[in-house]
Amino acid sequence: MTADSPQELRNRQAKFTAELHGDDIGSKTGLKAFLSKNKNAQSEAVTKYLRHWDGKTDEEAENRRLEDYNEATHSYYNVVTDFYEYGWGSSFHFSRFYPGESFTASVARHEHYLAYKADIKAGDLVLDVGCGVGGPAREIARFTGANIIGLNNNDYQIAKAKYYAKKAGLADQLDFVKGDFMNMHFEPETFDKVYAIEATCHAPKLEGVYGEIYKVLKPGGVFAVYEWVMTDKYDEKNPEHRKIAYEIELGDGIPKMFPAQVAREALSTVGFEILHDQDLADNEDAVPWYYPLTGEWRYVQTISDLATFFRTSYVGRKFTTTMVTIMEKVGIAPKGSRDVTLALEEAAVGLVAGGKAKLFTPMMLFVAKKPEN
Ligand SMILES: CC(C)=CCC[C@@H](C)[C@H]1CC[C@H]2C3=C(CC[C@]12C)[C@@]1(C)CC[C@H](O)C[C@@H]1CC3
Ligand SMILES: C[S@@+](CC[C@H](N)C(=O)[O-])C[C@H]1O[C@@H](n2cnc3c(N)ncnc32)[C@H](O)[C@@H]1O
Repeated sequence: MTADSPQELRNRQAKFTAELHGDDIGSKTGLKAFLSKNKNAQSEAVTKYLRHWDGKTDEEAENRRLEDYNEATHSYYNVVTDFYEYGWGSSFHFSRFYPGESFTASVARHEHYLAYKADIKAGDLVLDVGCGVGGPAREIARFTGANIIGLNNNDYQIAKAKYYAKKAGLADQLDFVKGDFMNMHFEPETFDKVYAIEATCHAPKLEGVYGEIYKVLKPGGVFAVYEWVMTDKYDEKNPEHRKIAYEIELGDGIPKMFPAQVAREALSTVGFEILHDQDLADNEDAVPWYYPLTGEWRYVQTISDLATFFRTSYVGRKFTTTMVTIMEKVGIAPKGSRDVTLALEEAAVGLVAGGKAKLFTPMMLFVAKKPEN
């Protein structure tokens, strides 16, 4: 079989999205969206996502996952987006929690902080790399007054992001486009600022995506990223550590989790000057970033968070898996849906274990500048 050209891949993925999700994408979320999928296409998407995660972590298995990063990630987000929206909201990232702070306030503050560190100002043209369904882009557009283009390789999420931006009255400030961040189609030196939130970890090679970001930034422009990395405590040869990293890879559709040092070196290799380098999870926060996935009620900060906390907690996840299993058995939910909830369960377990042991962080903050000359 010959490989697709980039254009063939785009066309094929767009066609598959229409087949899987139907045409009225924006207005349906959560259960409604989940139950309206084309069942055959959904089962194909689950197979495409999970085919490379066969429990193996040898070089050959890892290479297969790295080579197929685009299709595997595209398929991953085709099948998890409804679950993410149902359980988490429309910003697909973690955040720090202040005592007494609600879940939504904490998520928004995490986004504001990145915008502040990137020095995003009104009128700037900004690129959001791996923009999800546009939760952060909407918040940052409101917070700063900047114009933002969201880049994403998942057609389903792009359609949703466009729908939500219009609904929020932000269509003039926001645009969302299809593309692979490993091979961007923007003119060089287009953007004043670039940011990425928990997205570039899907890259098979960090130099690849950082190099593309460097190319499309104007000289003097700033790139700020919350990177998912394994910390310096992580030892790839330790089977318990590798198990945690593998759970994160499998459950989060990541071809390979890289150490923080690899990210740091990749930024420098492509030409960036690193202005800020800090693991925001490495602190004594009273409420840890992974708390919604722990099921520990003592961490819940406001009454308004109870519903979210139930859905994200161990009990809530078991409830979802049981419901989905029943729906799949009686034929209401597409085949493979249960496997998706089981993979997400692995993600939750791996993320909490990695977070508690400080082997993993979802908020390695790098702020990097493209030199003027
Ligand atoms: C994949 C990357 C790079 C980032 C996503 C971070 C988080 C938003 C997700 C990581 C694991 C996800 C899970 C859920 C929501 C989104 C995450 C926290 C659920 C709580 C959604 C509802 C399901 O029933 C259980 C999921 C567990 C994992
Ligand atoms: C965890 S989500 C984060 C989304 C968003 N930054 C947020 O915080 O809500 C990761 C995003 O990266 C996108 N992505 C993954 N691989 C990509 C690629 N090769 N090119 C463009 N986008 C990609 C996914 O489709 C998804 O939207």
